[in-house]
Amino acid sequence: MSLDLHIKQQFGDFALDVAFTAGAGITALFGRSGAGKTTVINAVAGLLRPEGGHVHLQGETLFDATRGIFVPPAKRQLGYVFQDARLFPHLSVVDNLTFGARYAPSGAAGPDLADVIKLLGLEHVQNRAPNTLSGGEKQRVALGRALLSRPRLLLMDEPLASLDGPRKQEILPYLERLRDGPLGLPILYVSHAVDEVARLADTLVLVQDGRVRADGPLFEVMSDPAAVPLLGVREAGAVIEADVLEHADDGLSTLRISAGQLELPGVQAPVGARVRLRVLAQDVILSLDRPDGLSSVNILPVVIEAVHPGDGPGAAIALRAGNDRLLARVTARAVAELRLKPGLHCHAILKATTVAPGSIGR
Ligand SMILES: Nc1ncnc2c1ncn2[C@@H]1O[C@H](COP(=O)(O)OP(=O)(O)OP(=O)(O)O)[C@@H](O)[C@H]1O
Repeated sequence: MSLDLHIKQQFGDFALDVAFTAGAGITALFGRSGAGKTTVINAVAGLLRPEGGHVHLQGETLFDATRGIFVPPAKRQLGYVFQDARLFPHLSVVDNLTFGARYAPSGAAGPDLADVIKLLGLEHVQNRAPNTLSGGEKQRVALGRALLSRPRLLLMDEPLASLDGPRKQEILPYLERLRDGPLGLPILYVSHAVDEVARLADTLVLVQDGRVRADGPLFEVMSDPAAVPLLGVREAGAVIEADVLEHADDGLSTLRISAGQLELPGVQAPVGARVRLRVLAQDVILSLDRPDGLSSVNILPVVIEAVHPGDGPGAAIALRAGNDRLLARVTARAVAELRLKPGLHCHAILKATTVAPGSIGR
């Protein structure tokens, strides 16, 4: 594991006690406002010296409360991208980017200026001043500046939170490219947006009231019924991978998942692409028999793995669909009437509109 941390900090009534490990890829730290995410990322960056715990990166101790070790931020070799781009207003895009390179340790491997400009699609803005850039372009420059400092770990604190929907959609593919590209840079990504996390993260750490409530591979955590209250009942839902097979003239695309095929509208990815789909739990309907005469064409054979009653009238049902896991939210009354229990074979009906285009990524 490249990052191993335990952060303890008391702020008045708020007690933070967070521990987790993060490997390659994007580790998302998700939680509602005030959960303690920024405090954790600031402790990793060295912007905060916590009262207790440790931060180990690639075997090096950056912080250890008991041993009195605290490596200052500038010596940690980390990249940091904030919610606002914080570019130098008097420098051009290229000069902002090369500023990052000043902090690159000699001999450290990583992308050069041309690589970063290409990776982030900054060719057409490289000689412009920051105040002429869109919010999305500014964030791409901030990301490029951080990459050119050749960090061992990239810290991103709500990097898309100040952007509107279209700007967000514009920048997400660059983050995916960074995740899937050859750099292999571990990224600690703070967010309170489930759609962003579902699309980007490899590993998910759910934080609530200063504690880790669930963590693990994204596909597992997102399909865990116990995570429903942490993600919010309207936002909870499994993330699965699918291959794009065909785009038909009527606008529907056929995708293959391990349990069968789905027909979905608005799939932008080309035929042959592997994409992530987010299937909201509240949009999955369960039927004991395979239904006929339904307007939905997306019906999958599933097996119930767990029934998780909620505090209210709803229950979360963990389902096995081929090699994937899905999550359904039904009423507690339906659980009783249909006698839903682990091991029961039934059918999951996914409305064709279940998977919004913005939820499809790769
Ligand atoms: N320097 C500080 N002094 C006192 N309290 C603080 C300090 N920094 C953070 N806190 C408190 O600690 C708690 C966690 O804050 P933190 O910023 O880490 O949460 P967050 O999950 O990042 O929230 P947000 O998404 O709103 O940024 C909050 O109650 C906050 O008021």
